[in-house]
Amino acid sequence: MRLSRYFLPVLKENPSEAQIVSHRLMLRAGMIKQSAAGIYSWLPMGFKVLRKLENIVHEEQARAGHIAMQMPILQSADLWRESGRYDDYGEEMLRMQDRHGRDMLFTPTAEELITDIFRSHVGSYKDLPLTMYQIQWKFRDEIRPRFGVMRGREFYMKDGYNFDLTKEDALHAYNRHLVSYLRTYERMGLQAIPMRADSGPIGGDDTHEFLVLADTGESEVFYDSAVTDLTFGDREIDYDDVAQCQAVLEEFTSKYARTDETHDQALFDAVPEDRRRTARGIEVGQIFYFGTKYSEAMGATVQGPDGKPVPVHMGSHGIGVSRLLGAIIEASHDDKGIIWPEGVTPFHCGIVNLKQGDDEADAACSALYKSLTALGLEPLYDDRKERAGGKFATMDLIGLPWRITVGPRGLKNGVVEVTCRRTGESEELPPEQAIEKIA
Ligand SMILES: Nc1ncnc2c1ncn2[C@@H]1O[C@H](COS(=O)(=O)NC(=O)[C@@H](N)CS)[C@@H](O)[C@H]1O
Repeated sequence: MRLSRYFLPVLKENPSEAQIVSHRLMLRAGMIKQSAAGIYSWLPMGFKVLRKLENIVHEEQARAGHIAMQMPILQSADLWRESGRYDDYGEEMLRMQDRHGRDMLFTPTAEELITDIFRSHVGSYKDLPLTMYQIQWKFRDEIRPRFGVMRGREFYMKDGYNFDLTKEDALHAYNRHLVSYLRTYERMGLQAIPMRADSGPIGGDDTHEFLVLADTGESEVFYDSAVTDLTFGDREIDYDDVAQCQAVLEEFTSKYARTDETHDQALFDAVPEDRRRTARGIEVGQIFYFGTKYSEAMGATVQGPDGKPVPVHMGSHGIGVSRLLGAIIEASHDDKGIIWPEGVTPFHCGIVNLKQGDDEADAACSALYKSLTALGLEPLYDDRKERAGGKFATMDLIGLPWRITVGPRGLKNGVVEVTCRRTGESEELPPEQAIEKIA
């Protein structure tokens, strides 16, 4: 992409309304623009990152054997009356009436709707196990939306729902989600620690939240520092193997790690003192097992092996896709701006032309742009007639992992300058080697 033809409204100043660094940087880097409290327009570069995150979520859900689909953002109140949550859900639910006076709502989550779809079409235990998920906009009328996309009112969530014949099968689905979440977050350059949590309005008695440790996190957490040594990495796993997935659950949740809602000081005291930590965390996902709470309320049964109707065992599992942009920036930035992990960066490399209009420099930049594009390494070419300092500051702010600087002097020596955003180290290399270095 050429910057002269893009839409990247970077801000020079720190917006006063931003209290945390990710909110400040997303506004300054021209990624989002608030349209109302807790509601944002996703400008081109923010939208590009959002789609990269969404693609990673889709890939890891597919790997786990979960099926993508999509439900509407507006729902009828009828299903929520059936489950009894229409009144329980309280002020966070945005309610409205259509022109015929029918009660509607802007979906905050979708257990009822997916259960209705299931009960309309699935009648036999032979059709189980079944996990379907969507990535869809949600609305929760937060009383105090804040911290940009971190706590919005309209936000993008992956919500998945499993349907199983027995509790054991549903707990295996729970473990499949835990594994897929560990992989998902690591691919985004994040360490998200599974912690025992409270089930809140979703319900159920088994639930873990996934938290990214960050001083600006809203959750207070207590954990054994040994959990921060755990990584899933690129180990192979058979998602259908119950024992393998159970082993991952035990490996990642046997050490003490809890949010303040479920914290148990007596258990925490059993952790060796030098390993006890309290911190703050950003909740980037949550998985739930809630048994037959919705299937009994809504008559979602299947014919069991003995021919008798059985209410299915369910769970729901969410990832805060839009919140993740904030969490990644909180975990990866410096005083000059964002530092995108390579797996989620909007563009792989910036090209800075020190003398736009100089034939040799322009030609070298265009050749670099072509070669990088041919390799699938999306470059953002700053071809504006701007001072070098301004171009460097923009590249540092928007946080691309690599920058290639092209100028007449370097070209006389047959070299360009390659700079790594994370380390700040620069090296002069011939253009071909520069491309090899960043590929
Ligand atoms: N106001 C919000 N703004 C941004 N992200 C949010 C907000 N509320 C929740 N999330 C994200 O959405 C994830 C899932 O939300 S949840 O309430 O925990 N779970 C559910 O709604 C389940 N129905 C999952 S299918 C959270 O872990 C969090 O990362």
